[in-house]
Amino acid sequence: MCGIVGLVSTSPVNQQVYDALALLQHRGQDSTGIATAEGRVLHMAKAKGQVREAYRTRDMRSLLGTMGLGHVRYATRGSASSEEEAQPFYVNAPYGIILVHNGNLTNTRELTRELFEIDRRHLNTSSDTELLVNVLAHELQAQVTGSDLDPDQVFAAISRVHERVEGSYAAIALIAGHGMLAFRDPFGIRPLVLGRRSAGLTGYEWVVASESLVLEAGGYETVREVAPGEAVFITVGGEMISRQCAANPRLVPCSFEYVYLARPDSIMNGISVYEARLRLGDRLADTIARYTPMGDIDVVMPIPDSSRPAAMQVAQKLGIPYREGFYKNRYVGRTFIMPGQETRKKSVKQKLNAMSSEFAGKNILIVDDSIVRGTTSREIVEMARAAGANKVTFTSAAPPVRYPHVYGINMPTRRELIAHGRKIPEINTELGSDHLIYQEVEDMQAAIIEGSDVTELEMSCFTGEYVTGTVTPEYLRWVEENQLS
Ligand SMILES: O=P(O)(O)OC[C@H]1O[C@H](OP(=O)(O)OP(=O)(O)O)[C@H](O)[C@@H]1O
Ligand SMILES: NC(=O)CC[C@H](N)C(=O)O
Ligand SMILES: [Mg+2]
Repeated sequence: MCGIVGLVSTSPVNQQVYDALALLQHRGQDSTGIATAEGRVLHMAKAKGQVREAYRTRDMRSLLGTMGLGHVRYATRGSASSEEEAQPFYVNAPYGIILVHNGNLTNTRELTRELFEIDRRHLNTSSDTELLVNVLAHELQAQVTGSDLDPDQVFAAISRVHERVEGSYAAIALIAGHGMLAFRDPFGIRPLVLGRRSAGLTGYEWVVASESLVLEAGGYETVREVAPGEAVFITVGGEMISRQCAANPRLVPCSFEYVYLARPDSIMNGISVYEARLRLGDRLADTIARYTPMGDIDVVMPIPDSSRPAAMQVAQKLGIPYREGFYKNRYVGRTFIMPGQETRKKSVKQKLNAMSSEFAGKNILIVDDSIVRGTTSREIVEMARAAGANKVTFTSAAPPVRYPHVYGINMPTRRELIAHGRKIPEINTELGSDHLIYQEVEDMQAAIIEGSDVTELEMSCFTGEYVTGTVTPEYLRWVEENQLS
């Protein structure tokens, strides 16, 4: 996952894009980039690291214009440390297009071949986003006839993008001198929400972003989600035109957004992330009650930050005291989205510390939102024991992650996943806990979609069922052999 934002405004957008990216930081910490359009001129600044350290005053001063976009990257293809692969990606024809992307393409081998052999396009990195912007540019070039750009031509190009590209993509592009284009893959796997605020007599200022909290913070009203397969084109003058461009759109949003990725104060596809996490806690409590004699547990504890709402609900429903026994160092970022296992492992220790007073002689029920590689949970069990815990029951508000995630979350190899090919008692032994309880898949799905219009969720990392056709066993093997560097 990455965080993306795009703005069409009536005043300079540089600071607004920066502020939005700071709010989306939890979606990617590898690198960041901002681009703006000042008439036909495009400006761009990108750098490694987090938003607050990446930009200098001179970068911000150079980002002129009233239309802009931004990106925070959590790499899933190519290299996490490459500055060339930081987004946005730029192509100079037609018009000058600059694009940001959240997601992961699954037919990159075919696209690379086609772009090189048929479309005669140069690719300079191994980023899938570079493929996406080149397919878009090629298809737009095939539509345009003069210097004017008709929205019909843009929508026809997006229809072709949907035909050629497989995988997940929520994307925003600036087309120099013309407008901003936002589009989402035909399954709407990754999120994208549209908002606006009044610009007085001149109409509206527009925003598209990965998460609704960006809209709220900027004083925008939510118009709606960009629909799966839909493209939204906003002209430089602030006119919004949209069209469904996919043959068979079907909303299947990523379940992992609700489990871990998104901020709890966002509303995604009409579902409050916070409330979904509370419901995950409710259902988990029912499962725990089925397996554990309640007299056995003294306290319920979250692993900060993401599991807090679920843990609170588990405690309340089971009628057991809720305690925060792990103190979190607020200056360490999210561990799971850091690149490299060594860094992740070291960061868990730097991030969390167990307070002995909360553990000594007690039977602890620990709640995490998910167990993926087991990096966090292994360390946590060890810390709890070292702090004097008597019995450690470990619980996860998500089911076992047994299969690779190929739609924008970096968990591409089976052998990395602690639950792959292991039964729950074996995972329990691996973690060193006394007892291990997971959410059931059906309960996770029901907890997330309850009360919403969403009927399906992308849950491949829990079920091994992939919505896009290209994810074959051969593809998964190839991904394992060609991991992110
Ligand atoms: O099994 P693992 O591979 O360790 O991954 C799962 C853990 O990683 C995430 O925490 P993270 O520290 O990234 O972020 P958080 O502060 O939002 O919980 C998640 O909340 C789990 O705690
Ligand atoms: N997590 C993402 O959305 C990553 C976007 C893109 N695949 C990249 O690696 O840069
Ligand atoms: Mg966590």
